[in-house]
Amino acid sequence: MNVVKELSVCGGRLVKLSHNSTSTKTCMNVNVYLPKQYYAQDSSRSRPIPTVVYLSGLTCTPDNASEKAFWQFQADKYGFAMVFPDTSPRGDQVANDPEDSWDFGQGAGFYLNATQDPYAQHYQMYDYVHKELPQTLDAHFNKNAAAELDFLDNVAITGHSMGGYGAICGYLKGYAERRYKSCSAFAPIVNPSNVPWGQKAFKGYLGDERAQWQAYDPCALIKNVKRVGDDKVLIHVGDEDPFLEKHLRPELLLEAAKSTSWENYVQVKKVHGFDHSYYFVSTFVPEHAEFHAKNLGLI
Ligand SMILES: N[C@@H](CCC(=O)N[C@@H](CS)C(=O)NCC(=O)O)C(=O)O
Repeated sequence: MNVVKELSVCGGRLVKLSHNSTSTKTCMNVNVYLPKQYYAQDSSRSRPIPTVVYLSGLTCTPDNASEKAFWQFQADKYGFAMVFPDTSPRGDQVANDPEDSWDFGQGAGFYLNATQDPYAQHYQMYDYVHKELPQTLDAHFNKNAAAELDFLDNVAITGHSMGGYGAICGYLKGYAERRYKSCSAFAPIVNPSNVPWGQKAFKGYLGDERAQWQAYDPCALIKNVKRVGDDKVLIHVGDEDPFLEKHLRPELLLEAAKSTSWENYVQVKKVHGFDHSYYFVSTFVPEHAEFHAKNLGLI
């Protein structure tokens, strides 16, 4: 991994990294925020610092949320690190949307492993985000015998829009092995198989056969994953979000959860007057941070 830049933010540091990914076969950018606790030389710390992974939405790079979501204040408050991955592979060699739109191709990888040409070669974002990146960050930051940052075990996941979808999908797919301790989402696409953004992506990356889509659709996954303990999924969405009715449709996840172990454990908070932007995301980041801090054992 190469450190491209390091900046002071709040009480900690934002580290901008790049590395050659074996999953996407491209150079990937990722931002990591190390909270003030990381620099405190606190010998009383009994466990490594946990991580919250934030998956961004369509058109984003790691910088959008790093600059506009204000997670850093919350990371310092509770003592977790943040990981902001990119939304797709990038570069001249990476196939893009034939329609040249912003909802597919570069900036719109949908956090899945593509099976269709010409996308399969580089669009392997599921493996990248959930498997390769945590291992790579662990190897980079935890060179010493005692790991100080936990990228592998005590980890939460969240995201916005396409990234909210990616977070719920990764949480449910990894649920049996407790891959993530906690999951939340801001304005997520919950049922990609049945909305235009998702259908375009799934068709392009996974092909026409709808049976293949089920493996990545939260509304299908939730029916086959048995919830344990107090686990809940926290979702916020604005009632003035222009994508609400056509692409997000959070009520479909509530319907899918009915009569399963998740019924009443998926909480959708529809908030009045908010749109889809980072004004909305940043307003509810503190509530999501507290939710994850509890589930990560920080409070
Ligand atoms: N036309 C908009 C639509 C895409 C959009 O709203 N993307 C959301 C995620 S789905 C976003 O986070 N945009 C970047 C930003 O607000 O910084 C754009 O190009 O940004």
